[in-house]
Amino acid sequence: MPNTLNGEDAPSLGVSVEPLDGVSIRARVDIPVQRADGAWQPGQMITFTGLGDGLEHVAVQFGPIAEVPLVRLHSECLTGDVFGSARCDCGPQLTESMQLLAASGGVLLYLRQEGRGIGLYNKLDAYRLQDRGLDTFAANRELNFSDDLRDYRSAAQMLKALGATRIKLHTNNPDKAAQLSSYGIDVAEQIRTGIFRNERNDHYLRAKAEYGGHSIELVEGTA
Ligand SMILES: Nc1nc2c(ncn2[C@@H]2O[C@H](COP(=O)(O)OP(=O)(O)OP(=O)(O)O)[C@@H](O)[C@H]2O)c(=O)[nH]1
Ligand SMILES: [Zn+2]
Repeated sequence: MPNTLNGEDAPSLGVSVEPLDGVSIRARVDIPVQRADGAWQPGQMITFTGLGDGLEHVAVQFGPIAEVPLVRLHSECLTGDVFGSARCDCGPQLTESMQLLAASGGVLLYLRQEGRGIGLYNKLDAYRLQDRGLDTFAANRELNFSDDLRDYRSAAQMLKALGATRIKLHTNNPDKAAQLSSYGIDVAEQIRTGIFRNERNDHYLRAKAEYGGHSIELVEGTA
């Protein structure tokens, strides 16, 4: 049976998929990506129809969907991902996972959850509070937000639409694995990301480890 959920003229990279929770693939678009060794790797950017939160989340898929594919859920961070801000570790984490996925196959979900869900302007307000001494979570609370607003239901819907229901998850954040499991994704393995520490993000990484429950070992002198 032809895979009618793919974009009309795009080749299928994965298993045939059925719409799940009313979510289906809207289009697949080729995006060649350069690997660390300089070689070009074909990837596909995938859009979806029917995501529960109505946001424009995208997947980037490298190679066919394996039985237990490697998956990274990356929450949008304009400052770190695009402008290379050293206030967080998002930029190097994104580069690391793209390189890993381009080399070994798998899926990156780029989730439009800027500022852990509070949005860009609010995140920048939180940065101003942090510059006055509050940590990343206390600054959120000062702005009347909870520590982390992110919900990964859409991520689970995207994975199901891609046929990836049993995965290896690239993260240090236990909440991502727990939420995906609660939404019916079997997280067979959790693979830690690198620790990308610099003199500007030390406070941020410490807060993530201490209050955010992230499995980050901050060994002295690794900055
Ligand atoms: N509210 C807020 N959000 C931030 C801040 N710094 C980075 N972020 C956002 O945090 C998100 C990244 O989340 P993190 O908690 O750093 O990491 P994670 O994605 O939960 O965990 P990993 O999978 O291990 O990377 C992105 O959406 C960033 O925009 C901050 O100071 N305040
Ligand atoms: Zn960031």
